[in-house]
Amino acid sequence: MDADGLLAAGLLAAGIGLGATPGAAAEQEVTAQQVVSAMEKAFGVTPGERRNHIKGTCAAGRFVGLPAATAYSRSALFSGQPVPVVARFSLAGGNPRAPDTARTPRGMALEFRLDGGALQHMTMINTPVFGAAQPKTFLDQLLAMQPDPATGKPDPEKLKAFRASHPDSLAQAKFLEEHNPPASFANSSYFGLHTFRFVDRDGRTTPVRWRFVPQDGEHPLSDEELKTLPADFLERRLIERTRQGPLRWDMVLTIGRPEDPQNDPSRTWPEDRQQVKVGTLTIDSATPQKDATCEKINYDPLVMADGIAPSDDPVLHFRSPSYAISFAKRAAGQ
Ligand code: HEM
Repeated sequence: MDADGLLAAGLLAAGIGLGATPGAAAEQEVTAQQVVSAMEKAFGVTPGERRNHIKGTCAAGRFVGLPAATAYSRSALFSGQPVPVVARFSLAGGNPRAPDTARTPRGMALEFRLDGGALQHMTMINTPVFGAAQPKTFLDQLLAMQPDPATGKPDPEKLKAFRASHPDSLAQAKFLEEHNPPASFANSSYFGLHTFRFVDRDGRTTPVRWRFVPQDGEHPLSDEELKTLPADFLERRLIERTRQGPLRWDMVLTIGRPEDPQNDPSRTWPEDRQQVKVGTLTIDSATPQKDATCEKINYDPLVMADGIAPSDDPVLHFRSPSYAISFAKRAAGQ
């Protein structure tokens, strides 16, 4: 791909979120309203639908935790009993006609329904790093993506300037450029990206990051498939796969050390950190989102049950009001 292509791919990654480079720019106030408005200008508005990750498929299943998790968290998620899960798989961005071959992130959002009515959310994407350390970078990316009135397309010069001035956007853009998108939602890992705090029975906390690793294995689209596949195939493939039998992902924790960045999802942790398998997600069925249970869920990542707490990551905290605005608009049919 040429330089402009790389930039465009990176821009599309803005379907997901971002912040600003550390330093003076990071101090600038950014509101969730500004970011949702910028999404609407970049992608258009489809009344009643999500402003981001608009294309999606509902799914249902269960999660069973392993005893290894209880050393870190007292969450009922890890009781060892099956916990019902309402899932949604998605394509980043707010354009309902975006092709499933796009070099953008794929999402997996999980709502765990714990005994007694408590909820735990995990709203993840399939890149191991996020495209922003601060909300300002996310906003600036969306602004750089606005279609130029003269051409109806984003201005490559603006995109270039965005990349040059926001180094925290580069690692995710590089990942999306170097890895073809998955052949199926079933053939991808999904990453929580932010640092969370696991809280044990004695109130001790451990910084962790989590990811879900597919038992079906990771399989990217070939270069040939990228050119020839139709715009819509992810939903059909997921539904067909669940009809053949249950689909599973292992939930794997990375245990952080005090020196690891805990408030910056644009930076990975060193590869030698301890990894612990803490449970298995099983998906039994999938269905188009229209009128299905996941359609009306706001997968706000700050919905957490006792035993799991947020870090101070500014991007994580910025997500909550942004999702609320998008949710309120679509719930009102706007
Ligand atoms: C500044 C950062 C971010 C902003 C402003 C943002 C904004 C949004 C908005 C407005 C929605 C639509 C919500 C709705 O209508 O229900 C959304 C959906 C989504 N976002 Fe983010 N996001 C950010 C970061 C992230 C990150 C870091 C991840 C992954 C770790 C992520 C994953 C997702 C997923 C998977 C969905 C679809 C959820 C569903 O299926 O309903 N986002 N985002």
